[in-house]
Amino acid sequence: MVNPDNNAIVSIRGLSNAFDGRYVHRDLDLDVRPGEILGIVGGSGTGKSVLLRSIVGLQRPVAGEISLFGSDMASANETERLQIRQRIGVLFQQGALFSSLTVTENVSLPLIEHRGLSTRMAADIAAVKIAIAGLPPHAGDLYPADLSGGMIKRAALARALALDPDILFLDEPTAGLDPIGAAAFDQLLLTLRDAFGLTVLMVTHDLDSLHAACDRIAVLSQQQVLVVGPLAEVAQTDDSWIQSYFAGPRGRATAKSYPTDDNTASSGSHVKSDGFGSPPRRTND
Ligand SMILES: Nc1ncnc2c1ncn2[C@@H]1O[C@H](COP(=O)(O)OP(=O)(O)OP(=O)(O)O)[C@@H](O)[C@H]1O
Repeated sequence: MVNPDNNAIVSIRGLSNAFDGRYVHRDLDLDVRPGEILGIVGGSGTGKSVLLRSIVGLQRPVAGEISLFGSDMASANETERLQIRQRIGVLFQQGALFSSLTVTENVSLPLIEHRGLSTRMAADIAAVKIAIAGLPPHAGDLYPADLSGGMIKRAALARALALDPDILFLDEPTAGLDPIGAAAFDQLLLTLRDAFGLTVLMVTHDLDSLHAACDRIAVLSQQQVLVVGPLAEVAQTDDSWIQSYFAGPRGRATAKSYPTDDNTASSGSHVKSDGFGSPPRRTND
């Protein structure tokens, strides 16, 4: 039985995932607190996406317990699982919108399927979600092929928000966006967190996002969460990958861009500002 810690909205204990006997995670623990933006980082292949997939039920672990909103997913019955799934929003890479449907139809779909709304009512609510996601009203009539990369992310976000989730799971939400679009997306996440109390768990390689948006950062390494905490603490962890990530040339350049009390670039030591009025994003990626 999972024992949720600190009212964690997601509580993971002893999680193991393996493919053909090769372990990606072994005995991994992690808690996600309500109202936080938690960033997951780690080297390529450390299992960040597999972790997200396990939490949202797309990957069956070989061991461990995952509790969402205090309910253990493995022992939940189908009705409970459905209720839990409706409280989560997911935005995976590429957006995964239906190409044959307009943005409004894409966002309406979960409202029609899970809330039983008429097409008309669902479209009205979809219009609100599309606006919240920062798209202009006419975007609702467009098809995914007509959208820019940034607009696709926002349309996918609008769909993820359709059912008013309590938590959003995002897999590299700023990947492929230009620096201005990526910074705007970070700000949008902060606004959603602050305005709606949304909790966000996001996998990201984006150092700017870690600085601008994340309350805490979890580093995956050696099949486990090596360290989790505010960026300033994590960046000082005595680990070679963490040091090369946060205190390497890019990590130092990013840290310099963000105002802190003690912005010593060598340690990468930094606690994020309260979000709005973010500093300029680096353009030298
Ligand atoms: N369905 C699968 N079948 C077999 N192996 C898989 C499967 N899904 C993931 N893996 C393996 O699990 C490991 C972790 O994959 P994952 O995609 O979670 O890494 P990641 O940390 O997200 O990497 P990246 O940062 O490069 O996206 C990889 O070695 C990958 O090949």
